[in-house]
Amino acid sequence: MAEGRKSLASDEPPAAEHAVVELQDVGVDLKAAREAPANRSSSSFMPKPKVPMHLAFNDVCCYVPAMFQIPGFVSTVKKVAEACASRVSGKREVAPERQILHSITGVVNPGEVVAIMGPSGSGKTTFVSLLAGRNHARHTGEILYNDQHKPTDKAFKRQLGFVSQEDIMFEGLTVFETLYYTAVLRLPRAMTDKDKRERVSIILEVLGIAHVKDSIIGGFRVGRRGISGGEKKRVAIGQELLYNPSVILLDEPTSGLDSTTALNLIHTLHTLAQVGNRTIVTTIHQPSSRIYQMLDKLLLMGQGHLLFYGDASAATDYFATIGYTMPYGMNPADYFLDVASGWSGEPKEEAGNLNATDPELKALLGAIAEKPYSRQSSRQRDIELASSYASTKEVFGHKWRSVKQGEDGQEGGELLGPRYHTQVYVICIRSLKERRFERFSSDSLFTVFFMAILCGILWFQAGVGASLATYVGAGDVAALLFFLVTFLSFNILFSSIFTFPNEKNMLLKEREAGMYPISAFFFGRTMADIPLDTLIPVTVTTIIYVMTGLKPTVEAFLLTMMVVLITCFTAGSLGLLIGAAFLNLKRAQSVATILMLTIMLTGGFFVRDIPVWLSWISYLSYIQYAWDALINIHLKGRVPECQDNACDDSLLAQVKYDDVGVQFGILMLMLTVLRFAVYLSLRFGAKSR
Ligand SMILES: Nc1ncnc2c1ncn2[C@@H]1O[C@H](COP(=O)(O)OP(=O)(O)OP(=O)(O)O)[C@@H](O)[C@H]1O
Repeated sequence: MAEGRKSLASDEPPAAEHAVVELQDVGVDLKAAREAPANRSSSSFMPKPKVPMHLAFNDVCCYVPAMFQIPGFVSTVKKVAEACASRVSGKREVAPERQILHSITGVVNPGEVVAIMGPSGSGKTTFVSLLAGRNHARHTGEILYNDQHKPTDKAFKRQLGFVSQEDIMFEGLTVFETLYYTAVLRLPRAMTDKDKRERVSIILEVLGIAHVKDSIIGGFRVGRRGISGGEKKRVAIGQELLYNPSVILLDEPTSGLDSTTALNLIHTLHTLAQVGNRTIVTTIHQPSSRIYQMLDKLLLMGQGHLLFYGDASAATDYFATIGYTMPYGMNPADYFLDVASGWSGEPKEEAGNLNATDPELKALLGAIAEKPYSRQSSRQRDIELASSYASTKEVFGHKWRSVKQGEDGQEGGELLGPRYHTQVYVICIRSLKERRFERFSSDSLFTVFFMAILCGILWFQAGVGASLATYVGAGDVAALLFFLVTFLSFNILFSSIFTFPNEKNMLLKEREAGMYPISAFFFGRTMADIPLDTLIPVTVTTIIYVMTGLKPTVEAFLLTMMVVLITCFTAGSLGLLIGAAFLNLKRAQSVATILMLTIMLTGGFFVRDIPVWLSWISYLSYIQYAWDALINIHLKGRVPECQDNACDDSLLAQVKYDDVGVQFGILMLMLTVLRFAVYLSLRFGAKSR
């Protein structure tokens, strides 16, 4: 079978397409690569990882809370109360837990592709994310790379390539942009921009996605179809390959792909493992027989139990020896999934939902315990390889330390990430590009310009001097000014609340990979907001200003613009804060609606006599200050003088401050406080899953 596997792998047609030719260094001549002989015609050149990684996991068990923990304030208070009660009573209550992984043990050598297989819910994702240090559930046992590095070690974790099940990418970027920005944020600062671009081009070639490099990723949020699912998966793998990791861990890379695309993908992984001596572990749902033959090792799981771990080619024979003989002609992967699911060939109501008390699983575990897989050949190889890695362990250890601590000036310097200002700049540019579809979509542009024109028609020339001669006319202009700040600021508030919940997964993924500090993300996003939150308000205000005939002086126009912009930035910050604080779109939307209506109602236009005990809320309403400032700019000294308290009831009587500077100052203060609060929410709220 092993022979068969080899020949099949070497005969594969995609080999020519996705072949990987290793080079010792980064500086690779891409042109030469493209002009290589026919059998390497479209082959690409990848640098080889410097340090091969040997992975050993021993007796790994994992536990999760047995009961669903309702997130939110009430359950947090309940938890704190219970903790206090148990502290007072001296009895430590342990929350009930469910064990989802049971003693998983094995070794993976460089150059091997290990497939984790098992029915749905058997623990594949949990296990692979533990190997990647991305799962924070309580677990016991040991996971070690090169006998010394734990995946939970922050600095080491960043060296592990991890491709999650869901494709976490910016939908509005092109394939090239996606890879290029990752390259700039992740590759050493010592590499030139040309080298980084070249590496992206190499990866595009290696993964066979060069032809879609200028297509956008696409998706629901940007309302555009982009590249296919298989191509997305390749981009996700490409993002990890960029920094040339020795270990690549993948969670269901083939799910949703047709069998040929899946085969191509596994073939690429196989080549990457063999040629680059990389260690590759992937979960896989239902591989075809051709894919199965390409796997080096199989780790079969059933309800968190290890059912088999060893050479994939030896699994059929092993199961036959313990009484599970595969029917002739069947795909071994299908058969092993049936065995792990407790499917005996007869329809069974709960097949696939085995638990350790099921007689089928008990019988299978009993048979395995009685006659464990000896792994003669592979165990021998594992031992040999393990000892060879042990002998080089010190070298790797030294290398790693020097990289980490920068002891070795040159190497440490080479591996330092991009400078802080580069991180901020790249995050800013990436955000601008990502949001170009969202903020300037035809739908949102139509909405704001339609409203601007409608507003101009309804209040047409209402601001000219003659219209202000009466209290009614002045009241109309006051209403127009209130509408102007309310409409523009709420428009921005509502689009800003989506920012962080939408980018939460990306932020968590990139933070786990240690690509930048949270402050770089915050400043990059803030800078990106400035042009995006400026262009539409400035245009809309100009249209309304001209159509409604507001005060025709340059000073009044510029002051109006400043008030509108500060108000929009304040509203945008409030939206970002709500989004960052909740990182959950539905909850953020509910909170934003409540806050928006409260701000509007207490803004001074709708309700003039707010109950005393609630009047403090009006001081928090940024609309109030913006409206007061605009009334001061446009109406002060232009409306008839009040005589005998005749205008006590008018809107103008509500203006609190006569000095526009004070209102500006308060708005600036609110903006600064809100921005700082956004930073704190991200800093302490955007924690790992
Ligand atoms: N954080 C968690 N809290 C509660 N239960 C969890 C948690 N993580 C995993 N589980 C449970 O552990 C079991 C294994 O889940 P896991 O996602 O690892 O399975 P899987 O084999 O990857 O499934 P699939 O193939 O459907 O993705 C499931 O029963 C799941 O509900």
